[in-house]
Amino acid sequence: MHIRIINPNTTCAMTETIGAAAEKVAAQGARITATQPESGPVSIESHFDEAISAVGVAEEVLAGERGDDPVDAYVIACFGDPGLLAARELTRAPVIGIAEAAFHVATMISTRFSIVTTLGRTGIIAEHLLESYGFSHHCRRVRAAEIPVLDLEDNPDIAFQRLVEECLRAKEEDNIGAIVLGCGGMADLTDRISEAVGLPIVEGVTAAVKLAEALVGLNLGTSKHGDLAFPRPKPFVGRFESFSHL
Ligand SMILES: O=C(O)C[C@H]1NC(=O)NC1=O
Repeated sequence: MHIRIINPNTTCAMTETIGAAAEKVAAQGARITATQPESGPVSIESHFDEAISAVGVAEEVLAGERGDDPVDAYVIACFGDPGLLAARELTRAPVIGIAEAAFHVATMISTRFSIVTTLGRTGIIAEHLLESYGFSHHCRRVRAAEIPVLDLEDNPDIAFQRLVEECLRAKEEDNIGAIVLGCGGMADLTDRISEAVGLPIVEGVTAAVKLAEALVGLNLGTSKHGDLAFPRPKPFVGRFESFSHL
């Protein structure tokens, strides 16, 4: 089984972190390819960043579809799940966003969870996803450690400390059974945070890898009946000309 994990931002170090975390939990025989767009934001911390990164996600799925190494499942490894539905239109394989994966897993081990993400300003993105996926009433609160995304790579000790402090506040105040980590860049912190906080920690990259394995094992992929059918072929002009007649 070949799983293509797409880091929608363009920071190689974070792609490596994500890929290593995925490798650690992947089943025997599952092969992980961790990739990122050639162009786009170095980190995704706003609606604008999300919108721009969605084009790169689509390009990385198309690269997987057109390559000579067949892809059995895709993971979008950004907590905003940028371009998830558009990506699903481009393939028959399962495409799993790490936020959606984390929400599903968290509700299987707890009745209520909180999210701890990076910057407070991106909390609304998680709230929109909770509503869109139908998990709003399961999530007590969307919290932020107030760390820039790239601090996870550039200042890991300070970032870890701030994350643990916010997770401890969530445990103390939110009446929850689990915490969802709100960033693909936190993929390597799960065990350390769980040990420090004393709660089950659900992290989206690893959750998405295991859900991808489950869907492939069930021989289930993205439905091509209805809105996730392949896009109608048409010309694209200008910088998106390569998308013509998909
Ligand atoms: O929205 C966030 O804070 C996290 C999100 N940004 C990013 O570059 N990768 C992510 O998972």
